[in-house]
Amino acid sequence: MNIQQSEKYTLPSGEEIEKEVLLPPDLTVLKSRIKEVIGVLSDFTIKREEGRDRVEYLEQLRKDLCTYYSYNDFLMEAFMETFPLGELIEFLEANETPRPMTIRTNTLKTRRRDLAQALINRGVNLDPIGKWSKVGLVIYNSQVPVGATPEYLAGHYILQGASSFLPVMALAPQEGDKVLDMSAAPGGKTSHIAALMKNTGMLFANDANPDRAKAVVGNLHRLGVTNAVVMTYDGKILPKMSRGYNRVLLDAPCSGSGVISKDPSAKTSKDSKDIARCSHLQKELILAAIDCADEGGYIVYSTCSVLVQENEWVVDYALKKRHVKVVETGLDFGRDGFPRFQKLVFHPSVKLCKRFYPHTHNMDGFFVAKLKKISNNIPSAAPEVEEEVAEEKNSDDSDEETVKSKRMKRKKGKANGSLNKKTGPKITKNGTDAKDDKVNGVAKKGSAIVKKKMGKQQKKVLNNKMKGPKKLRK
Ligand SMILES: C[S@@+](CC[C@H](N)C(=O)[O-])C[C@H]1O[C@@H](n2cnc3c(N)ncnc32)[C@H](O)[C@@H]1O
Repeated sequence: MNIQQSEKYTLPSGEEIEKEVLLPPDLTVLKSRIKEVIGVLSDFTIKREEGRDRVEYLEQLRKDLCTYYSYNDFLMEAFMETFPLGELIEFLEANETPRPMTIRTNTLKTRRRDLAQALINRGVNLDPIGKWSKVGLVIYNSQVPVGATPEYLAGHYILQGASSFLPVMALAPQEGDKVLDMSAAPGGKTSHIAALMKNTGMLFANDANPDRAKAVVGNLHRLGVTNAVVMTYDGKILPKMSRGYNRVLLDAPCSGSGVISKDPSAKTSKDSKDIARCSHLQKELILAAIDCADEGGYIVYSTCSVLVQENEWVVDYALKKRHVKVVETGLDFGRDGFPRFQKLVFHPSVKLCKRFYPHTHNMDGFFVAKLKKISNNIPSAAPEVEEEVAEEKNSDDSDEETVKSKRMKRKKGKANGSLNKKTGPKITKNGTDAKDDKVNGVAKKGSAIVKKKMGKQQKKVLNNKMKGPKKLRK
């Protein structure tokens, strides 16, 4: 045993790898090499081969994991950055098996006990989903198709992944509330919200995709929801149409990196540009969601992605752009959000966000953040706010690395006396601010830096910001 533990592992030579590439992958060889390399990386000084560095082992591991589990390099690297190596394998393995089938009782029409009994009578083998939900049931097996029973057709339940319960539980809608579900299709969470509101108040279910919105209408009819209006607007323009919501749910469009067992195409179809595009849209939508909420209202932001760029980073961005704070989700399980990720440091309160994983919670990978809106005032921001958004928008022709490196350069620039950047997360090596050219964190209107750095549109935005929100100006 002692001899084995201290044995050094020899990485395959370039020649061996070249030969291997020509042959169909030998999964047994790959699996054992993955295990060996993780073993070396976990005790590197003792087990590494003389003259080899960590990067070489990591590179070999990434290649082997990509081949073994059929991922592209980008997504595998993103997961390797997100999870410690031991946990990474558990996550990848969990992505290979489907999550249990779960249903949510529609309390507008029945009680869980009655529903369970009716389904048991039809030959469905089920159990309550867990202590954390009073309405969920897990289906082990069934003699009848669960999506076509008379109870299903009568709207007594909806097929819904366990993780989809969580954002609505965090939102905690109350009877009589005015609630917005900003991206609602096909309406699983909308109908849950309606049930918690007991069909009172006003529920606005929006989705930018009119075809998908049809499914919302169908589901709401079947489930007997009568307090909802279905709309098909781009979420970004909603604040211009109606505000003052007590609660807003933004179950954002995302990369789906948490639901790979359901849609394995994400393993190879996503690249850095897709993630940058998602992150950009999510940032725009989260600001719109906050703007729609009333002062003192709540906003829940959720994704079925495990990537920081679509989660903590988006929340951190919202904290800098609007007067909101992160509050407890009220969910008593799940992992804490990441206040730090690689070189990035987010607002410490992002720790209150919750992460859910297939390998630890046996549900789809999910992220839930709950924000409380403090005031309608929009914090003044440095012109680089717009610059960053523009950068990410233009990331079609520059990959994420370029965006990151631009950000790093700006941070370095900061140390040389350029503008203080208010939007991106802090990067651990901090520079000093050019305070002389700023008023309340905003560069003085006529300052040379502003003139040099801003385009026409940015100047207009800044001028308006300096004047205050339109309403106040009037
Ligand atoms: C994760 S799905 C929502 C799932 C839904 N909340 C549920 O529980 O059934 C994201 C939705 O966002 C919609 N979407 C994408 N871009 C949007 C935008 N700009 N405004 C509003 N909805 C958008 C998509 O059509 C998609 O239906």
